[in-house]
Amino acid sequence: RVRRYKWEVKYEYRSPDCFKKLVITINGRTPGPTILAQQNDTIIVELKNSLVTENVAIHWHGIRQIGTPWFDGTEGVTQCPILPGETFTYKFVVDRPGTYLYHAHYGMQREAGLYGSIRVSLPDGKPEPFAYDYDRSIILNDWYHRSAHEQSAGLSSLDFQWVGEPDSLLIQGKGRFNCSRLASPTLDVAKVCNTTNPECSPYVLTVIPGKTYRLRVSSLTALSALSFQIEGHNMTVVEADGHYVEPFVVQNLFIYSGETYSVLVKADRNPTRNYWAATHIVSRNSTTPPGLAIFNYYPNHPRKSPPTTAPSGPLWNDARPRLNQSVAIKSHRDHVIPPPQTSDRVIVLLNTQNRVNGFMRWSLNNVSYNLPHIPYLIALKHNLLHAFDQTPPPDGYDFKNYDIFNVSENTNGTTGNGIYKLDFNSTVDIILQNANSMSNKTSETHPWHLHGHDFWVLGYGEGKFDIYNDPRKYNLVDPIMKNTVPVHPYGWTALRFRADNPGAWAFHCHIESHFYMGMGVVFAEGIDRVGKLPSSIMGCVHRN
Ligand SMILES: O=C1O[C@H]([C@@H](O)CO)C(O)=C1O
Repeated sequence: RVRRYKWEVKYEYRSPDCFKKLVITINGRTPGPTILAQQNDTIIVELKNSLVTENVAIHWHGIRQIGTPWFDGTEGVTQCPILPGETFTYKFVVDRPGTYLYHAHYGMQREAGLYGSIRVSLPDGKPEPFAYDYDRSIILNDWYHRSAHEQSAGLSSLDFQWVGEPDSLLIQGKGRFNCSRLASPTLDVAKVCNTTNPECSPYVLTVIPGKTYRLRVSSLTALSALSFQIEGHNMTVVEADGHYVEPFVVQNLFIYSGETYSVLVKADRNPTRNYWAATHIVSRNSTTPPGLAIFNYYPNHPRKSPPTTAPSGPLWNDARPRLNQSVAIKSHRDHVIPPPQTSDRVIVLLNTQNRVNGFMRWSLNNVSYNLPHIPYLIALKHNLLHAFDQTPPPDGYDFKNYDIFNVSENTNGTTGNGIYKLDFNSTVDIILQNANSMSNKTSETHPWHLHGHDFWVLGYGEGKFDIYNDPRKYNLVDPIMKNTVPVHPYGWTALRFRADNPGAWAFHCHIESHFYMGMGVVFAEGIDRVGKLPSSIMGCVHRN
């Protein structure tokens, strides 16, 4: 089946957390419309860019784009940006069931509100390995009052301005900022911030007592790692990034930007009241208040506040339960896709913060990434050698001497736009090695997202990855496959994937500001197998 969508993307004033600002909407909405499809459907999105002075591109997060690498929506990698006034048509197949996302992949537009859900169901009559009565989706996000332009200008100036902690957390596009914090003699606060605005009334998830809900929870935060809980209710994790999980029960679900989960929740508590659903920031010492939604037991009034105070979140700096959850995620026993037992190539990526010519950057193996002007897919296919640096970036770092536990003695790095060329169909291991940032005693959590593939998550470890001994501890039996995975503070994460999807694919930290500051790489494989590129992606390239 073909599913057609007509979208208009534009700036509009909205008050998702009661504070009025310009946001990017799709057909007037943020989050945008949910794409509902069945496995093997073709999705056609005709997108009109009405941003007036701004380009755009949309990435279909978790969709592998097999045979259509040019519709991955990654500006600078797979396409030229869509110009203001232009209409661009994305057309691709959703070949696997599961929970996916879409969002802007140009500059820092994602955090202006340009995002939404993709839900791909099984063909009629095909059962899932778990039972539920109803299916619901929510996206968690963090929210800033400053514009993405202001933030990106601050990040890329010599006088570095960090984006800081978010102003609020949103659950399915709704949050609550304490407007009284804006009190100022020169500002008419009520004009910009109004807590009685229905736009920022809490999101309500209504449940029927006794029923079981499949709740699809995703995160598209710009910065924050989150925990998510429903007061008094356990959640059974059953899906992650489109793959069935061997079920396990949590009270707090830790979720990183770019991840999607399905959890089963049974409405089996005292039905005469409502409950809080809450999301809290972890991994950063944040002052941002929790995001709250109402878990509403029918027929209680959906706006009736729960009688309790909202639950507090887990300790922000306790990485142990987060690592434990990561390790607990295994492939469902009846849906294991066994990984290749060996790999052809190992690439170790040391995650560090660096200075490059005085600018604050994030780097892999001390190389900070810059997007080229000519997208790689076009440059590779048309052999435009001048388009990017032909020297590949390093496969590792100075394992012997680099101290991951302290600020580096030499924080200087370089920038580059070289790529990793992978042999078609080869098996590649990626070791993400975390380290201390440029702040004392600080190592952040970075969610890494791979385009065009799912990878097996072979293992996590603390400290420095030992290339001789740690691979022996890999889970080669039932590892989960995902497209986004965290690397925990001072730890490492090991992934394996098959380079079997012809195209050029970004692999990057999903923190908006970190990718903007260079925290990503690009892989390319099987370019000779890529079909003829559609001319619609080539607007920024002049060829003779
Ligand atoms: O990129 C970042 O910059 C700040 C800090 O390191 C400097 O202000 C921070 O927390 C980041 O994640």
